[in-house]
Amino acid sequence: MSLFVVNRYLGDGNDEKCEKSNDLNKLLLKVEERRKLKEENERVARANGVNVRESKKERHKRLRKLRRKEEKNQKKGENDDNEEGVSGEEGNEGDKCNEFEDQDIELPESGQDSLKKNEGEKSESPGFTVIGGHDFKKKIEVKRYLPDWLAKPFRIPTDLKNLSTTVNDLPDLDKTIVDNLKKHGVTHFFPVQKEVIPWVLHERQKCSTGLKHWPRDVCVSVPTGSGKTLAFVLPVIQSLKPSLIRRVRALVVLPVQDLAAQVAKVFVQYAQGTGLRVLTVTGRAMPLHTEQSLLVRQRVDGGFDSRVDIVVTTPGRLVEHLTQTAGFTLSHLQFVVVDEADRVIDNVKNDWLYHLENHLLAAGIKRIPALTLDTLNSDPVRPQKLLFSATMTQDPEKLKLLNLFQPRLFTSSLDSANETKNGGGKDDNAGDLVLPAELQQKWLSCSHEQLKPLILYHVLATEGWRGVLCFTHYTDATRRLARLLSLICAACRLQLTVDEISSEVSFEQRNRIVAEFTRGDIDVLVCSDAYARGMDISGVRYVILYSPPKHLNNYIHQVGRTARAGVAGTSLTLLNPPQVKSFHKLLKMSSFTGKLEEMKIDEKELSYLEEPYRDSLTALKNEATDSN
Ligand SMILES: Nc1ncnc2c1ncn2[C@@H]1O[C@H](COP(=O)(O)OP(=O)(O)OP(=O)(O)O)[C@@H](O)[C@H]1O
Repeated sequence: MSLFVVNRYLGDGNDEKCEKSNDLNKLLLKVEERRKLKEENERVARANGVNVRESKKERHKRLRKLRRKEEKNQKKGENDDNEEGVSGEEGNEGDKCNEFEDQDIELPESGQDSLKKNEGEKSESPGFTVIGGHDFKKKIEVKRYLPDWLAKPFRIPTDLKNLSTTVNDLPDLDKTIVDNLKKHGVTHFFPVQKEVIPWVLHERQKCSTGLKHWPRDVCVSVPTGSGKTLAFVLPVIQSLKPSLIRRVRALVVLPVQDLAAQVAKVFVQYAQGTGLRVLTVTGRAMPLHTEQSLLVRQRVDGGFDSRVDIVVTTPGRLVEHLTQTAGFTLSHLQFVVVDEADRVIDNVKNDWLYHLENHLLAAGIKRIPALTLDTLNSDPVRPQKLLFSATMTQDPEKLKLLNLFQPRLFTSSLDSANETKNGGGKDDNAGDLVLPAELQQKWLSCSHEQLKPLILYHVLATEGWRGVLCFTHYTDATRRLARLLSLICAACRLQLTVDEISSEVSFEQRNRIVAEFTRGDIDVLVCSDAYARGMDISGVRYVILYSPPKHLNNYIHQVGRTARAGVAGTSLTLLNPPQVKSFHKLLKMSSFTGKLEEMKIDEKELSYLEEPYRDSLTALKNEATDSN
């Protein structure tokens, strides 16, 4: 705390005296008085062993010491003596208060009391008044406050079973789209679709009226498997449909190629009959020059025409096209959709946001200028940004990167302003992350890491689990575990088909494996973390996390591969004893309605697997040696 000593007006009584003397003389006198007082105070301070030039740190140290001494004395109950002592000190400190005028020196409470007293008594040093409080109470921690749009979101229910809105109930929805929905077996809208689709359509309608209107951006954070994809696919298709000229009007960005392919497929399904063309440019299926020829066509006059309306891409490939594809322009963009937005924002590898913003800037679309009538009239309508994720970031700094315009948050989080539970930044998500209501979560403690393959086999064999997705952290571990499990099954004569899916498996193979799994031809699919996000594989009834999740977000996306679209699912996390506590701590940061159940296995029961396990390990070793 700082002590401020200021020269203050003395009042009318003094004025009378002052009137008699010359103003300048009076001032000089005062300055001289002040100097003398200061010298005297410094002398007294030195005599008391106080270093007037002490550093802040030293000062704090000294004050702490004094305070502790004071407290000690009080505890001892030397009331009378102490009072004298303290008042004695007060006297000293009171003196010190003057001694340190013009210096930023702090005083202990006792000294401050004295100061306050002095102040009340109109101060012993005339013409100087001490202002400002001086207490040593612990300061109240300043809470982080969220911007209004994050703190006051629109709540989306998580119940996917009791649906009341049929596909015919949204009056703004085009008949072609409604027909497509029915064709794909969608009869009712999920809550997120029911709220977001009309909201986005309404914003677009405002743009199409004669009045200038910039559509507000949208952030959606609802659980995995709750139908986010249709919540952006349908309004985008509906809004783009009436255009006669083909231009890239929607850009959809996803973090990985497989997800982009999955989302593009949904766009194609629901754009049927609308005349809209969708193109996936991820570099997975075609080389760059083929993608370029599918994106733009050069006219005879040298200009370029777009061949597509909707581009689905990954950040890296987008930058390649922005920088290398002649005639590829986003100047007519109406939508920028970012699915798995928190992950895409983190993807700084290609600085895609920077390139996109620069491209838009070159097309005259400024990064949110000040909203005035002038800018509204002169600036082109900005593309509306739609951000989706089950684990949407709440970090305003990160969201700022996206230059959102008056965003609206739709979330299932119970309390987005409740940061204390999330540790105020441990995870930068909006409030409590929500897991699907139909998810049953289990965990199992294995005494040794080496026992995990046996426990995995034992669970599959005894519980009869099929339709299992088993996550490992690394591609190597994926391959090894899939092979080891197959060998143990063979050695134990258990009819169980195991396969693996990772980035090392080719795209065509991945498609084949997923199709076989969906058909039920593969019982257990061992995957790397890369498949945790967004992948919608039907038939996943169980998710096993072979290793505990590193972050809550990872956990949410991994277990979220089951219990989708209102269908029940179970997750099981294998842990070592030291990991149990941290796992529970991690889960406390999310809010799931179901209970967490411990699955118990008597490890002595696993003795029947000793021999098959040993044989399988030997076979695995031999296979590895042969392949080398
Ligand atoms: N209204 C609906 N009625 C029936 N099924 C639906 C409906 N909407 C979506 N689905 C189905 O629900 C499943 C999950 O949808 P989707 O992939 O969009 O979820 P998501 O919220 O994007 O999940 P994630 O966060 O994991 O990406 C899909 O198989 C989809 O076809």
